[in-house]
Amino acid sequence: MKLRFAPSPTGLLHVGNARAALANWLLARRHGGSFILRLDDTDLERSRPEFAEAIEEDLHWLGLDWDERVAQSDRLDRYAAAAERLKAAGRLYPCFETEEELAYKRERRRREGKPPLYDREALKMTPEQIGRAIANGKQPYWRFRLSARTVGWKDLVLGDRSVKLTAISDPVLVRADGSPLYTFTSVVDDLEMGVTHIIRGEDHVTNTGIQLDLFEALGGDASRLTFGHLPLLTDEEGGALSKRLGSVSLRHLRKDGIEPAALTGYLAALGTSADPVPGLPKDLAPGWDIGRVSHATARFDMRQLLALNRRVLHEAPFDAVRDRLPEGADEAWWLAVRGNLDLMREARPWFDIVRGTIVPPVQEGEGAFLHAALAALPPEPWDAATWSAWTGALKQATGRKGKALFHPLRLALTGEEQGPDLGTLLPLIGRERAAVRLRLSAGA
Ligand SMILES: Nc1ncnc2c1ncn2[C@@H]1O[C@H](COP(=O)(O)OP(=O)(O)OP(=O)(O)O)[C@@H](O)[C@H]1O
Repeated sequence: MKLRFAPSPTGLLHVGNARAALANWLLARRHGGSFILRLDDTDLERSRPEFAEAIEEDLHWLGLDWDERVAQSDRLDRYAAAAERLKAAGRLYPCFETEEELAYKRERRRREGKPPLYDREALKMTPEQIGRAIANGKQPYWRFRLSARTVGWKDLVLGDRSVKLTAISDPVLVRADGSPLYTFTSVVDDLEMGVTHIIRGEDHVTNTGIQLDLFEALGGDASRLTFGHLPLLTDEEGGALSKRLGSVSLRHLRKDGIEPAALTGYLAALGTSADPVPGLPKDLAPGWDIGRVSHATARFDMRQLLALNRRVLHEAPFDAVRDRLPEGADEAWWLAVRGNLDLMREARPWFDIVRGTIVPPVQEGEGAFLHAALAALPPEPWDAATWSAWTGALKQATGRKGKALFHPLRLALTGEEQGPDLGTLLPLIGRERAAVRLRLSAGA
């Protein structure tokens, strides 16, 4: 079993691309197959090495690895050789019509009530006419002559699917400058590399019909291929995603503090009836079943992703996050604050609250209470019981309870309205800091 993810390095990966990459990887790893990263970089104008680099980095961040990395720009000789084979078999034919001529023909067909298909006029050219056109300085581009049939396959996601090839224009496989197009390069690679399963977005369904025909024209056994087309993921407003438009990119999510296990857990459950649970790809692979992905378009839901992100942080052991914590952070601090974080970047302020210096707000009207609290602060050493002992004594002494008792203390000690359990936090803050803050917040 061999799978591949084949992005074009024309922008930053978005969540839709990530879903396709993850699905291929999960299927490969679940069945002990191999996974190829193939950079579809034959569009020289739009492909950029820095995007290729960013794609690899983002995939690694997601927790995906690959057994082989291929750049199509390194394989141009293979495509040229395959094109020659198709020409010899009469399946690739030269065309000379300009864009304007084609547009004019399409328009005429439309007016005649016919579908705007390419009329295969170029197929009628004699070798002499072709020779003359070339001698006159025209460079041909090359179309693939599709078979007159309907091709079908059993799609892992969409079920029985078919494409009527007679309803499609013969696709251009090679441009006039000799550069091969995606439809073509993709098939040559899948054939030569022995790819067995192709999991990609639903935007490729028509391509699949064409490519099955092409696969066979190149001598491949199309029955060896299994396809799965994932419904396209849209943005929160239901709009299409595109690398070129910079839609919800992995880079941005990462910068905003989304954890990879939240994103992969979210994407793996998307479109299935399963509740999403956080998980890195390696942990998700054993239970992932592409047959459970529904046919319906899926919408990216940031709130659901954030909820998973919280779960990842709340459950993260110290060792898993220690390199990303502020210098000097220890396990006791992490265990005290992790349950309060939505995003990792919120950890820093809690480090300053526990280990650094903060200036809490002055609480008008609470001066006497905070002074009483200061006076009642027990001597160190402090432990998990200190908070309840201290607030119990304060309750007795002042008659306060509930919010009136706890809120001014929290605000004085942390400068925040809400936060982690103070029973855990207080011994970490320590008596010296606590005393300074109570005094400052009392306004004296
Ligand atoms: N919105 C989407 N939802 C799910 N899969 C998608 C989506 N968009 C693209 N893909 C899949 O991602 C893979 C990489 O495709 P590709 O590099 O063409 O991405 P793209 O976002 O469509 O690119 P571009 O915007 O540059 O045309 C393909 O398998 C494609 O089907």
